[in-house]
Parts: sequence; C-alpha cells; structure tokens
Amino acid sequence: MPSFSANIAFLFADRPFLDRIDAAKAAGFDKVECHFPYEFPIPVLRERLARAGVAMTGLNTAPGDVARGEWGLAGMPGREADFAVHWSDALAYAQALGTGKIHVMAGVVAPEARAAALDTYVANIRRAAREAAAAGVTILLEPLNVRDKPDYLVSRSDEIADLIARVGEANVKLLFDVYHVQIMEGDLIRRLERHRDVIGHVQIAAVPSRHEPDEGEVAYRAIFDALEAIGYHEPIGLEYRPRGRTEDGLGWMRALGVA
Ligand SMILES: O=C(O)C(=O)[C@@H](O)CO
Ligand SMILES: [Mg+2]
Repeated sequence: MPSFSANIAFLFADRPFLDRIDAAKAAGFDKVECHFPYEFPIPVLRERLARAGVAMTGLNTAPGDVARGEWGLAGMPGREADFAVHWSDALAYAQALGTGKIHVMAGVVAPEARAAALDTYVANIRRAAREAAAAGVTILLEPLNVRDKPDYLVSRSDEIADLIARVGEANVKLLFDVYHVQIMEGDLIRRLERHRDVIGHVQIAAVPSRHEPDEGEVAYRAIFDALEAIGYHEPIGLEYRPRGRTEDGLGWMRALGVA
C-alpha cells in the first residue's frame, strides 16, 4: 500500500501556511512537504511540526525574484553567489527540521543560453551534493513542463537522468512528478522502470487539470502498482490543486484503494 505526504504549498491552501500542518495531521497525514518555508523562522516551524506530530519530508531551494520571472538559480551563470546563499539556507532548514530531501530549483533560461546554464547547473549541484551528503540529505532535480513553466532549464526526466550521471554524486536523484512527465514525455510506466535507480521522490496530480488524481488521462491505480513493482516505497507527494476544500476531495484515496 503506498503512503503519502501532503504538499502544503497546494493542499490546505485555504488557510495560513502554519495551520496547514495541523490540517494535514487532522486529515490523516503525518508527513508534509512544502515549497518555500523561508518566511518562517526555523524554531517556529520546528515547534509547529513537533506539536502536530508531523514530519517535513521535503522542501525546495528559494525561487529568487519570482516577480522578475525567476524560478530557481542553480542553472543561472553569474548567479553562483546567490545560489550559494539559497543552498545554505535550504540545508540549514533541512538539517534543523530533519528534512531528508531538498529540491534544487534550476531556473528559467533563454534557449540560446541553455548550454552554459547546464554547465553552471552541474557544477552548482555537484558542490551542493557534497555538502548534502555530509548531512545525510538527498538532492532532488525536477523537470517542469514547459506549458506551465516556459524556458525552465530542465523539462524532461530523460535529460535529468543524463545530468545526474554527469554530476556523478550518489545523493542526487530525480523528482519524478508524474504530472510534468506525462505532459512532456508520457510512456509513464516504462519511464518509471527505466529511471528506477535514480528516482528519489514521486509527486502526483491529475493531467491536465492538476486536481485530485481521480480524473484526467493518467490511470493512477496503474501508476501505484508500477511504483510497487519497481520497489519505490517512499511516501508519494500529493502536489495537486484541490477542486474545492482539500478534505472534501480526499475520497480519491478510497476510490483508488489506497486508504
Ligand atoms: O511545480 C512543481 O511541480 C514543484 O514540484 C515545485 O516544487 C517547483 O515548481
Ligand atoms: Mg512537482
């Protein structure tokens, strides 16, 4: 039976961020993941997680200046110093909160600048991975679909797998977000099988709506079976935008036989 972590960037989003931790627990989750926790001091987060009895299993490096179109800095030539600050913040939060996985955000890059950006990305990830290894942390690299994030540096799982080989550090893994992979590449089950050795985390949502995973073009019951078959037993991240109140939409779990 698969287990799940509630991504509180999207789930329970009708209430303040810290209250989403309690809401997740009340709905039956003892693991949450998030995008950007940085507006909250570490002691506050630690206290809220401990009080609720919830573990924070994953977080992202900061996005940079979102209003200017930034979405991560790891693959931005000339921004290495800013990335280093984002990275050390992420690692400090992860270590203090006991979070084992950090998604390192690549960045939005014009097509003609991609080759240089990928060199920067690999170098930044390699440096970060060595520090992460000493802290027992896994780095996740996630391809984002170009419909939602045009010009994101990495948009395909196959390319990420090649980049992971290029980085050459064992604690750098693929974040296989089924929503993005279906939009960009499809052939989901074969791709899960092919990338089984480098998959470090999985997230799910319906395609194309990004709502609960009980509608649309992906047969999630078959995806859960495929994950079981490849030996993926870590919590699956619920990173969908609920159709209404999160609690009212959780019936998909029973419908798909995972509750
Ligand atoms: O959008 C997603 O999918 C994510 O997992 C975010 O962490 C980054 O855009
Ligand atoms: Mg995702």
